[in-house]
Amino acid sequence: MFYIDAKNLRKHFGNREVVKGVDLTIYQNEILAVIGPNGAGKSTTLEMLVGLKKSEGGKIEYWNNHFKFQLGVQLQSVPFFPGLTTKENLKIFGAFYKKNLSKEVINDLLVKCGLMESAQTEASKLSGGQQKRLAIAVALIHDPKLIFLDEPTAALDPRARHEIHQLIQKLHEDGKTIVFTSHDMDEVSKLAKRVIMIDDGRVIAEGRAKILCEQYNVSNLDDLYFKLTLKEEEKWLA
Ligand SMILES: Nc1ncnc2c1ncn2[C@@H]1O[C@H](COP(=O)(O)OP(=O)(O)OP(=O)(O)O)[C@@H](O)[C@H]1O
Repeated sequence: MFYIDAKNLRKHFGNREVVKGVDLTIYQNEILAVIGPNGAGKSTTLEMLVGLKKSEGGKIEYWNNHFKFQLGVQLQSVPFFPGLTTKENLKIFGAFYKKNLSKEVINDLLVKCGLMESAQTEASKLSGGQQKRLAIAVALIHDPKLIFLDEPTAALDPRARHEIHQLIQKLHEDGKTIVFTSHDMDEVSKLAKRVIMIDDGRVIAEGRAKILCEQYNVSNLDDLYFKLTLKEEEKWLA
């Protein structure tokens, strides 16, 4: 059973095509990692899947018509309300979903995302890692079924990263489906049940990490990444 089934996604910025016919299916209850080099088109693809950008072609099918209320999205940059505290930001984002979040629900989110100590800190004064955690907390406010996390652990210290890994695993155990991007292949191996590798706007590999590694005769995802992704100069010749 799928949540999202996308065929032939395409996107140009100016005269540059950055997504070049991507097919991508997200199945219920999986943890899917979307990996690939900087600028490969991963975020643009995810933004098309969640409806923040429009694909110039192809088709996206969702599992139901109310899918937007069941999606949680953490983007790489999140516009918080800078004058408001962490807690107040959660409250106001909750109001966008027409939810008056109780003290208990807010505390639960703060604990889950490791934000208890910075609950009263103004969002503009949070560290980069704390802002990332707040972005994840905001994505979870309405208890979504399908959660998109765009580089959820980038710029986090090892303990914070470990906590986000645990959070992702816990969300998965609670029946959530998670799609995340990452440049950390150890993290991907640890968390993802399935991997989609995008390079230069195209899907170049897809499947379970272990099976992909066997197929390409490499011992780990790092080696697979180096084997399959193009170097900058090769892109210009492609
Ligand atoms: N709004 C925009 N206007 C112009 N170009 C854009 C815009 N958004 C993205 N791009 C370009 O599209 C390409 C793909 O960007 P995208 O953010 O999807 O890559 P990515 O795979 O997520 O990269 P990273 O791993 O660095 O986050 C990049 O070359 C980027 O510069």
